[in-house]
Amino acid sequence: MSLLRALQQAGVLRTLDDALANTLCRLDPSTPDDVLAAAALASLAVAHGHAGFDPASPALLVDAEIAWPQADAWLQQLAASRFVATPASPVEEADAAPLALENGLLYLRRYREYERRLALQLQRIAAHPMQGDIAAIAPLFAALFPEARDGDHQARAAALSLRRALLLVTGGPGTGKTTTIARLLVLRIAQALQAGNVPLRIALAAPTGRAADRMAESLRRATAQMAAQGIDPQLLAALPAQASTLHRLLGTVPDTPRFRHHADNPLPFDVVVVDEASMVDLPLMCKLSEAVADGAQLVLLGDPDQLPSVEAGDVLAAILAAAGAGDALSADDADALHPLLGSMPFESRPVDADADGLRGHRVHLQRGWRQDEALQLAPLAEAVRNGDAREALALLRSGRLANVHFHEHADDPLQARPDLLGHFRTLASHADPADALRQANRLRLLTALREGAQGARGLNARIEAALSGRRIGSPPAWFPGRLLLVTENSYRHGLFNGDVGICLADEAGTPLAWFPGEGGVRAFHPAALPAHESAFAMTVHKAQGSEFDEVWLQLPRVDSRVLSRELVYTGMTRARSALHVAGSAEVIAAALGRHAGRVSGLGWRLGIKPQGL
Ligand SMILES: Nc1ncnc2c1ncn2[C@@H]1O[C@H](COP(=O)(O)OP(=O)(O)OP(=O)(O)O)[C@@H](O)[C@H]1O
Repeated sequence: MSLLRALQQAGVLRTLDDALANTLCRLDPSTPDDVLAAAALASLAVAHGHAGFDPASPALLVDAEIAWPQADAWLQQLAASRFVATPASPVEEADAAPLALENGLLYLRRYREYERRLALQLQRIAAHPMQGDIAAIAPLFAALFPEARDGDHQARAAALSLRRALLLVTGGPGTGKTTTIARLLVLRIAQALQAGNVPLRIALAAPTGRAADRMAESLRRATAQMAAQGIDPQLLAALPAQASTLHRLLGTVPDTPRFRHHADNPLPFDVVVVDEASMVDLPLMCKLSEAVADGAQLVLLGDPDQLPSVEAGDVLAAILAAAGAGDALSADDADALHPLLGSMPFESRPVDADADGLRGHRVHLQRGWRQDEALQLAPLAEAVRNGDAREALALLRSGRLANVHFHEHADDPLQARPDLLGHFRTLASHADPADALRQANRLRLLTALREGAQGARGLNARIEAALSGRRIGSPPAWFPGRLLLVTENSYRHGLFNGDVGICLADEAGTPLAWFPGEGGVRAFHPAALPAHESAFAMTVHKAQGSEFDEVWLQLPRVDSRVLSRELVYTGMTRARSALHVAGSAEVIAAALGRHAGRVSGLGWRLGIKPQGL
């Protein structure tokens, strides 16, 4: 049986993947079947979050018994096809063919181009030398970071921001990423003031509205702390008070995937800080980096252990792979930052120049600062991150982590936790939609999967039926208290995939859907909303960038290849004050044994220094 036929029979291809193979076959009926199948797989790969398809490891993409071609022969066939461009160098634009083969990966041409452009843009930003008198701000630095000379990684990140136009600040929840950014920005503001420059223009952004709100909230808290510490109010006043979504920052153009800001109309900011960078996919990161003005600074914040973006990319992981563990400091930087950090206060490995990838651009924060909190998550999160199922299960079963609860055999959260329905029911009783949305964030049901008995879709259907009194399967109604999750980007509405709103009647009794907006809530007629579904239960993927006081993390009864340690880690770390984990030991162990890695050529590209930069 032909490979394409086998894939079709196994039911792994989507209509779109099939259509690509069919089109190529129609254009040239002599195209070998293995090339057609690879084209369909390159298309499928993007849908699974990979940048391209790796013919040497097809099982990464397809979980079915398939007789795969021998990799070398397959690659040769692909290279010989008129539909496959083989770019001569990583910086050159690929010829106009639907596919591109490079470094062993088969890409849809468009995704290869996103990768190529992104790598060049990051290198462009990184190559810009930072100016400014470092010694002059040493007193302010010492006030902001009293432990700078004792190996404080936050201090190091802030110091490095005075030297590196591309800066990566990584760390788990509560390691002080936002606190560090607030202080780092104060330093940069002070430096600009001392140099007599015009005030620094700073943009804060995150991939979702919720993440942007959280970022602004944390920044305001950090600003208040600095005010209490006696930091100059003039400097604090120059800090931004708001953060926006990346889409809003770049300026959506209604009904198109294009943005108002791009290379020819760059963002009018000197510093662009992006939180939750692990959620940013390849096309968006490419467009963002192209829009960063020449000489501007780009700071990416993220937790490298979280799930990669839902859409194609795993961009942060690739950038971090090129940056190394975050403990390297170039000799030049160590020298220049000596007035602030003292002499090599870390177990630093010096980097020569930045000949090797992005080493020297990253600082990884390790120390957790949320000690006084009710939820004792850190040891469990660490065991999950390390894939140590035995330790994770021992901790879960021991019951000794404050506010961590294990429901080992519960596979129906609505039965195991009857007050879940009660919580959802009360949402309808709020007169103020903002209150209702706040209340909704107190408790959320998170699932690993979308489908199946423990999946978000089925659980939502049951919750909708229980709350609305309608039968399961009847068309959804916008009953008061229904939580809505937007599932597509609508530039026209200013609503984006992952935004959560609530249905409540207005004063005249008209049912409306309310979503958070800058400085208040925004109302939409429910029938005019972009694609959406209920949000009582949400997949962990969709909950990225959000936090809830209490999380019920429901794992499926049987293992699935979608489960990974990153998924469990991301789900658990959405909880602020209480976490409930429901699932069997077998499923947890299987999940922790798996990585949610993605196929990408970005790390390879970033490791290569292009000519002329
Ligand atoms: N150096 C520090 N000294 C004292 N408290 C700190 C320090 N750094 C952070 N904190 C406190 O730790 C908490 C978490 O900090 P912050 O919000 O900056 O972390 P984060 O890494 O941005 O978290 P998230 O994962 O939620 O984005 C805050 O209450 C903050 O005030």
